[in-house]
Amino acid sequence: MNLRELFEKQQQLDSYIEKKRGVTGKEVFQDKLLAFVVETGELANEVRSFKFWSSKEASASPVILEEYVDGLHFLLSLGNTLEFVPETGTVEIETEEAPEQEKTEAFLEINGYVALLRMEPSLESYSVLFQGYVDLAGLLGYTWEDVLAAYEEKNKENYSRQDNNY
Ligand SMILES: O=c1ccn([C@H]2C[C@H](O)[C@@H](COP(=O)(O)OP(=O)(O)OP(=O)(O)O)O2)c(=O)[nH]1
Repeated sequence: MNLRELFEKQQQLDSYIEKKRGVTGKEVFQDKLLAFVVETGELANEVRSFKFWSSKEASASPVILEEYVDGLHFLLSLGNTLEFVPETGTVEIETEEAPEQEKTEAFLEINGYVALLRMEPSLESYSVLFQGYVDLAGLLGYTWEDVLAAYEEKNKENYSRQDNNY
């Protein structure tokens, strides 16, 4: 699946949810921005890179990846509302698990990009945030193929959750 197909797959899910919930993408832009912040926080909580006070290890890899793709759903969704069209169809990331401190810095950087996007919802701000989040996958030790596989699985589950009146 290339990037355009990924944005398209998200659009299909969002349209399904919007129809069912009687909302438009523009109306829920702020909600999705906060949802992305919350998911990124949940992700950081599973990664535990900032928990200098604790000896408890990071959560299992599939748990972390599921949190990552929850955030990705909202991020793609925000991009579609802004009518973002990726320049290239491919994603290239360097997959090498980073030291804890670097992971923490990446989370903080993403937080900063979110604040910029909120102040100025431009395609440029979005593009910087999107790239930051893509790079985070590599720092966490995932390949883009890992991300796509987990995304597809959660995307399917999101349809059944809506159908089950979740
Ligand atoms: O317009 C939307 C709304 C939601 N989602 C997806 C994103 C994410 O994959 C999931 C919501 O996250 P999660 O499964 O963590 O939902 P929750 O309501 O926070 O779950 P829980 O109450 O179980 O923590 O729904 C979309 O793709 N588009």
